[in-house]
Amino acid sequence: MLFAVKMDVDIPAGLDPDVRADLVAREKAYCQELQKSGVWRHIWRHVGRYANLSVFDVESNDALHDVLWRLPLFPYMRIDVTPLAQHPSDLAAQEV
Ligand SMILES: O=C(O)C[C@H]1C=CC(=O)O1
Repeated sequence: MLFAVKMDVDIPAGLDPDVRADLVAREKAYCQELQKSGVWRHIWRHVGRYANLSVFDVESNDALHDVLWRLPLFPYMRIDVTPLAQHPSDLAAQEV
C-alpha cells in the first residue's frame, strides 16, 4: 500500500544543540535505512520550508503508523497521511 506523507518539522529553538544534532543524525540514518529496504520510496523537500513530502510502501495502516512512530523527530513533527490509489490515466501503470 502506498501512502503520501507530509512531514512538517518544528524543533524548538531552545533545544540543546547536541540533542538536536543527534536527533537529526538518527533521523537521517533511519530514513536512509528505510529507503534501502524499499519502505521509504521517495522524499522531497518542500521549497523554503523545513518539511518534506514522502511516499511510503507498507503492508497496512498499522505498519505505516509503526514506521512513523519510530521517527526520531516524531515528537517535533506534524504529519499528514494520504492513502494513494492508482490513477486510471497513469501510463506507467498500463500494460503495453
Ligand atoms: O528533514 C526532514 O524533512 C525531516 C526528516 C525526514 C527525513 C530526514 O532525514 O529528516
